[in-house]
Amino acid sequence: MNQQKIPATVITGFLGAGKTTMIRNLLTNAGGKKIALIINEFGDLGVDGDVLKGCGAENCSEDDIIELTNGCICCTVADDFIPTMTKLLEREQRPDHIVIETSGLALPQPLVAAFNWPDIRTQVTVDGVITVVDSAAVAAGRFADDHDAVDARRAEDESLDHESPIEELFEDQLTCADLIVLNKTDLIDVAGLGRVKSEVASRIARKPVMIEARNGEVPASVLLGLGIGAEDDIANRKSHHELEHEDGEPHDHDEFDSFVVELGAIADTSGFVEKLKGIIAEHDVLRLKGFIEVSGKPMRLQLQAVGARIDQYFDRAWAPGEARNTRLVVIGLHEMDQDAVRKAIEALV
Ligand SMILES: Nc1nc2c(ncn2[C@@H]2O[C@H](COP(=O)(O)OP(=O)(O)OP(=O)(O)O)[C@@H](O)[C@H]2O)c(=O)[nH]1
Repeated sequence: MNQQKIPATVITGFLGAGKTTMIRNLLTNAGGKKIALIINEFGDLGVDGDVLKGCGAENCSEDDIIELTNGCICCTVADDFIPTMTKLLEREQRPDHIVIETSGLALPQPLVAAFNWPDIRTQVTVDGVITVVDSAAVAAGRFADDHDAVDARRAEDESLDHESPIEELFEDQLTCADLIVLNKTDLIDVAGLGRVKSEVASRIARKPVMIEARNGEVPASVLLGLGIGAEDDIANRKSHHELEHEDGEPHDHDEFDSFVVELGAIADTSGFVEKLKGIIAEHDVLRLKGFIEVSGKPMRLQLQAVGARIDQYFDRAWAPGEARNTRLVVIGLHEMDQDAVRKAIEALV
């Protein structure tokens, strides 16, 4: 019976780790496997969906890419994820494999637990949870918090019942993994990679396989077909939240915020990007991504910032009739001064 279940792979990892990049690669080397993709993003701008639909893989058409946009997948399991899966399973042509990209802020645990819902459990199994890690960010200490500062914040505000949200989320995503992909190894040296491996291993009790990757290039045969059945193993992968609130108090994402900035066309993109770097550093922006309308260019410029690193490339021509503008989603901790960031970005144009 189990063999007839459709395998589903959950791909998680912190903001900007390289999940979408890895899935893009996967779609191009998955052979004849028909893949359905469920993607979820934090923030009101479907950048990942746009990027993945643009890759034109034959085994995964636009219809097979489903975006869940009503919030973070771990908090909307019942309202969003379950009905989506049910509909997907009712399709006449069922996929051979389902791939789910969680938002960079999602806890994978509630999602894996959802595979035990009666209607889902009989038809689908979690082939494996894959956690993508930004090795360069780990090497730079972005997930290792200043514990004194965290303790000081907790002393000021007793309602802070746990450690820093970033560090905790990073550990929760690792705790749930069956396979850890240490991505972005091009940005660090061998010694740095050694330190990243020990740092990651020190954060988890389970010992999933770790592999290295650049630009998310991992063969489909490594990512798909792990055959774990992770829904039967949720007791061994509990998140900090589950351990602290066994009474079922709902988890939320109050610690993080996102907003969209809309601008007109930009003439000097290199000047814009340089100044954006300054704003990101000054306000500790965690992630910024979107599309830029460059004055006089028929192509759209995709912009991807992860911490201080910014990538940009023309990804496609603006479609006829498509509204051309610059739209960027900004994600940071709740205490980020949204108004100041918005005004600073708007002042660049
Ligand atoms: N140098 C380098 N850049 C990478 C690598 N993998 C991904 N990137 C870049 O990192 C940025 C973020 O990659 P995404 O694939 O969008 O990351 P993500 O995890 O899907 O991001 P969110 O969905 O926002 O959480 C993009 O600019 C990628 O081109 C890598 O191995 N090396």
